[in-house]
Amino acid sequence: MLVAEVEREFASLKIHSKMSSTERYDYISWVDLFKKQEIEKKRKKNTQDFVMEEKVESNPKKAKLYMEKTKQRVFISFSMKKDYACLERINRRLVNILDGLELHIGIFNSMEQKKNYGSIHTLNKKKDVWQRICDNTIRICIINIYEPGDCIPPHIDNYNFVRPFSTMSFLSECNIIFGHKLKSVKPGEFIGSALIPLLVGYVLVLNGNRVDLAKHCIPTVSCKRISITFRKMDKAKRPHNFKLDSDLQNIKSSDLSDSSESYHTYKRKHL
Ligand SMILES: O=C(O)CCC(=O)C(=O)O
Ligand SMILES: [Fe+2]
Repeated sequence: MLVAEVEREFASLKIHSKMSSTERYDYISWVDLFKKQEIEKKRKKNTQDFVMEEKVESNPKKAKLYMEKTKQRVFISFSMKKDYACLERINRRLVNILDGLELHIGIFNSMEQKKNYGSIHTLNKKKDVWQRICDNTIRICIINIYEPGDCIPPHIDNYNFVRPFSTMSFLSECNIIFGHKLKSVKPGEFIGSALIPLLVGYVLVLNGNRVDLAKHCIPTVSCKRISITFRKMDKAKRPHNFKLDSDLQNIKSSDLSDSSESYHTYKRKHL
């Protein structure tokens, strides 16, 4: 039944391809989908499907498991894309510079996208989902606040950060451009081999060796945008006498994700 539901979602997604990308995102959020499923279930009150689901859900433990499995299936079925390919010749070899890249969508529902960006506590509530994505890589959290006109020039993230790392997009959409060689055409405008739109609520996971071969950049944004990047620092590369930030000492450990050791925020402007 669930597979059919997902297929139906896909089908309607095609019909809705004229929607703006943000609307399309809202449409496929799994959180919204669950709400829809609940309504649907109530509507089908007398059907066999409903009776079967009721039986499962009347046992709280099984209900939780069922919900988890549902989430996982919905999540895997249409909330992740990872077969990116963009070939570039590097040192005479053809290399897929996007190998290992994953794009996760539908983690935040429309309300959460609008209201809750930037709160580590909110993200904690999503622990079950985003820990799967970030694979416990959350040690350092960087919040980039882009004002209109801001950009991030081509770079490879510092090698002291363990791969994979991930970045979440909030407030407005933008593009991320990848390429072994990225050309700057004018301030804030770049040409590369691959462009991926980052819509609100998307989580991009950068992984694999290729992330170290290809640079990435965010061209000038036209609207305010916030991205949150989660990374883990290689223990061996921590600065000598590394200590946890003093402002973190007073935060109850239950307020932080269990994998958070250091949490640091800064505002990058006018690069
Ligand atoms: O804003 C983003 O989505 C990416 C930011 C980025 O590449 C970085 O902080 O290194
Ligand atoms: Fe980066």
